[in-house]
Amino acid sequence: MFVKVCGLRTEGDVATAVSAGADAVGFVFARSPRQVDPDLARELVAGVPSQVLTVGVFAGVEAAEAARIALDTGIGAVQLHGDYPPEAFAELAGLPVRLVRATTLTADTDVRTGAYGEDLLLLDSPVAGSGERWDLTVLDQARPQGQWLLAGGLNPGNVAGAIAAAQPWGVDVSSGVESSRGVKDHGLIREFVAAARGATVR
Ligand SMILES: O=C(O)c1ccccc1NCC(=O)[C@H](O)[C@H](O)COP(=O)(O)O
Repeated sequence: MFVKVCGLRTEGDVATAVSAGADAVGFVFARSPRQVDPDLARELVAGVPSQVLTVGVFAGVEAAEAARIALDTGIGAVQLHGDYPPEAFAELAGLPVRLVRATTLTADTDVRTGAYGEDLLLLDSPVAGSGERWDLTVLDQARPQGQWLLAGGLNPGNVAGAIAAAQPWGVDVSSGVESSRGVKDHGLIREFVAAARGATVR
């Protein structure tokens, strides 16, 4: 089970997620209480071991701007969040970054990872980073294929059940490991990673 902990803003957040065993850590460049600027992101990314994927989260900016920031900060993956068309991903193809397509699951969603040229697909609640859950039974109609992450309202107490229900390749969390909006709780980060790792996968 691949585990991404998102919305990190301090060296302590990063050190905790890494030592807990997270596979990926996310830095939000989109407007948010979790927003980091490129200078802070560059410092935080420098403290992440190479085996842990660093992900920059972008929404509402041109793909080229996201690419510029990723290359400037040394981030390993660009997560385009929202209604980015295939052309936005095509623009980033060939750059030394992995691509994450983050979207809400609707009847029109192409649920094949790689359909837009991305490396990972992330299925999220309608309001990204809100901590709200979404109806996982929708997955009965549209079975995602490939490496995809489940996100949206996960926390240490519900992640094992969500994994059992949705059978994702990985999970992503932000609000569920916070003591208040934008402030990570290090104990909850450790609990989340352990719970996700211990979950039953078919
Ligand atoms: O986290 C944010 O504030 C955010 C803002 C704008 C676009 C994306 C954002 N987060 C993206 C993520 O990958 C979150 O981890 C994901 O939405 C899950 O969030 P949560 O439901 O809070 O666990």
